Amino acid sequence: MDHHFVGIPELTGVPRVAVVIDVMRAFTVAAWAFSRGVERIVLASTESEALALKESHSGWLALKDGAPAAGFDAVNSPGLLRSCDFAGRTLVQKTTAGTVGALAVANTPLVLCASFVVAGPTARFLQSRDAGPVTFVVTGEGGRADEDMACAEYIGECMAGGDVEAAPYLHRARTSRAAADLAGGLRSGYHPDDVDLCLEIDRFPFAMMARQEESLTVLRPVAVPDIPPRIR
Ligand SMILES: O=C(O)[C@H](CS(=O)(=O)O)OP(=O)(O)O
Ligand SMILES: [Mg+2]
Repeated sequence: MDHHFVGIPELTGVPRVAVVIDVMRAFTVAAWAFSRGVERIVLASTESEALALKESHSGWLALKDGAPAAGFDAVNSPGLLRSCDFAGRTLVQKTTAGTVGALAVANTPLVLCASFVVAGPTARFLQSRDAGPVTFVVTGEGGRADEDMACAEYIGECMAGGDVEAAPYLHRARTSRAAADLAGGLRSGYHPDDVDLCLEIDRFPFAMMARQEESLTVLRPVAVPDIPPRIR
């Protein structure tokens, strides 16, 4: 299938189907947030917008990447998030790459946000919709982040059907610059398990869809239908 792989700066027009990839760490964190009970994630374009949204909605939480900061309830780390109880909460998320990429394609009719922890379900969801060629938004390093490119290529291969070996794709992600920076303590808001948690293939059974709800871009988990064996 003739998928497109583009960085955020290369986006032009409105794709038909977009899958926004951020392995380290925004969309690994988003999946963990849903697993910890978050009902929906509102994607914010700036930290001040994230705080304003939180402050104007009772019970909402805010998360940003980088170091912990006043007003924010969490940072962009799966290792730090996994013990939180966010049952029923709305979480506003702002990060450097992932949320920026999703907002850049917010007008696309079908937008999924993905990472390795939801890769298989993401591919199956697209198969179930007979989605056709996908625009993969590779959010890291201006479109060159190998952890994001590897995940995008893996999802694309899975969409084609058959058994796809995840190991070579995960190896690329494990040896990426982002993984080295995380493991080397160069990124703030970090837990030592973050790289491993970002490489847990299909840790969660859902895909994540971003939609416009009133004036907000909202990410929610979506169930993945069973795929009939003939198109697996
Ligand atoms: O928190 C992350 O891993 C990054 C920010 S940085 O590259 O560490 O500064 O954000 P993301 O949008 O999840 O790539
Ligand atoms: Mg990233």
